[in-house]
Amino acid sequence: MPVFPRRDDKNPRQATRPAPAELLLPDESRRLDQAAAEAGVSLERLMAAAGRAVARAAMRRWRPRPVVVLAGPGNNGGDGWVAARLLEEAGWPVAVAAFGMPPENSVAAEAAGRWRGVRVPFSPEAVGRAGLVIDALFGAGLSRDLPAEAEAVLRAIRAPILAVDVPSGLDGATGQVRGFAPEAAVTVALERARPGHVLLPGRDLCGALEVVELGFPPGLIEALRVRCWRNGPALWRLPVPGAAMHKHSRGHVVVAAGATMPGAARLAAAGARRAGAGLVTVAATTQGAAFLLRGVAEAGDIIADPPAEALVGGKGKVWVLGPGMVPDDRARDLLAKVMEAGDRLVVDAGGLTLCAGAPERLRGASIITPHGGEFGRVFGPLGDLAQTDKPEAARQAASLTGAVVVLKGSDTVVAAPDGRVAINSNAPPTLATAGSGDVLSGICGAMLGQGLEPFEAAAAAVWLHGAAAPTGAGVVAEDVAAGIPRAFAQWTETYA
Ligand SMILES: NC(=O)C1=CN([C@@H]2O[C@H](COP(=O)(O)OP(=O)(O)OC[C@H]3O[C@@H](n4cnc5c(N)ncnc54)[C@H](OP(=O)(O)O)[C@@H]3O)[C@@H](O)[C@H]2O)[C@@H](O)CC1
Ligand SMILES: [K+]
Repeated sequence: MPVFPRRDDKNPRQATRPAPAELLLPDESRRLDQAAAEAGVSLERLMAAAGRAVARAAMRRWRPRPVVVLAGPGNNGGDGWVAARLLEEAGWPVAVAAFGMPPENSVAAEAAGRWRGVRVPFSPEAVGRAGLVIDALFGAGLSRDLPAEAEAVLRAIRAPILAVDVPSGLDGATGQVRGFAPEAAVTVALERARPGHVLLPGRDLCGALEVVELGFPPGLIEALRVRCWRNGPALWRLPVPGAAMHKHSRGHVVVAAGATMPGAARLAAAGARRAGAGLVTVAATTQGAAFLLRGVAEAGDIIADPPAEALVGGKGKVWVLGPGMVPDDRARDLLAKVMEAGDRLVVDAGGLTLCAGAPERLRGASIITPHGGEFGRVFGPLGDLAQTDKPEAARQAASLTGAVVVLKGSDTVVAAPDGRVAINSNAPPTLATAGSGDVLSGICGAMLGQGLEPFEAAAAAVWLHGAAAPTGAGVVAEDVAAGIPRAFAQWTETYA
């Protein structure tokens, strides 16, 4: 059995272990407001807290300067009216440009009613001379594209932007832009971040993200039973070798590979070994492949000549099927046999090609690791959905196949068949290099082999992969594999 670091509440270093970073969907946010109201915490109080947090963020980051607050017709605008008043009370020159007024008797209307300062027409000229613009037009739950008039004003801004909740136009659920959204210097997220703050292109538009607590009563967030998180060490624990362990207790990863791209198999094997697999076998699926695989193997890899089928079954076995694998009949048979035997299985690259347009063939896999193109080829229409709502597409694919889906990209989404989703954000751009995905599938195999359940294995692997990648020029996939021990060390030092 793997040994996990023991949680010791008396150990002060444990204090650095973060709480799971829930990402709230607009609907959950609405339920939260309702629950708060039922618990006696009024929207007025929450809005006051939100406006105060925005004003404080401005004062912390900038010296007093002419501020224009763009206030929309809803509660996002309400936060803006509150922030305007507090900044003015602090001596800042503030003007408000309102895009429509909140409905009469609403909490936002009350906030607007307390504004006694300068008002300017909502126009591109209004923002021309601002030293800071507070964007309080629309929040994360925007229901349709940004109106053209709002777009024209946002496009005219030359000053830094402090966005309330989200840069207006950004869809908080998906990270997509509805028509247009400006690029903020700072975004103040309320109580919890949203998926759209972490998914691309949203993440790139938010600037520095500040998540501020508004004072919701304890227990309300937990009661929402949120199913989406920012990927990080709060969601899983990495296996670390204990003194009593030997190689056979750390999983046996078999990478099935063909002759055309032996380097891919080698990288998957390196990822698996560096991530702690006790034993790695690279099994050739075609005649002659073993010869080539030997040529690229590292000293610790075991090379098996065909038939790879002979390795199917057995305790602790995990297959990585795909990197460097030729998607021929033989590979198809192997996939079916592995499934039948009930071995744990990571499917990538050539393995996914075998399932193009036939996602049902993946039923029985533990983890699949498609990039956007492979995802579209396997899941057809879900590929289009992935363009606009990556978490939802991955979630549906997971439910269809019963496998954990790792939908790769700079904002890799990990989705489980039970609806859990982790959105990753630690991947440096250097990971966009040939072979980097092969290393990831190997790490996934190693995590499964060491006893993590598939969702945790996949999320931990994706994080480790990101943490292992060096930054700067000249990085190749081999460097990512070589960086895995350093990523483990970073995790152990900070979170174990
Ligand atoms: N829970 C929290 O964390 C707290 C959240 N708080 C704040 O509440 C904000 C969410 O408030 P919200 O629901 O009122 O949404 P928001 O975006 O301000 O306005 C919606 C209005 O805009 C309108 N509208 C929409 N699209 C449009 C378009 N294209 N063109 C024109 N109009 C459009 C829409 O019209 P409708 O679609 O109904 O016709 C509706 O009238 C959130 O961002 C945060 O800042 C805090 O105050 C307290 C605690
Ligand atoms: K906004």
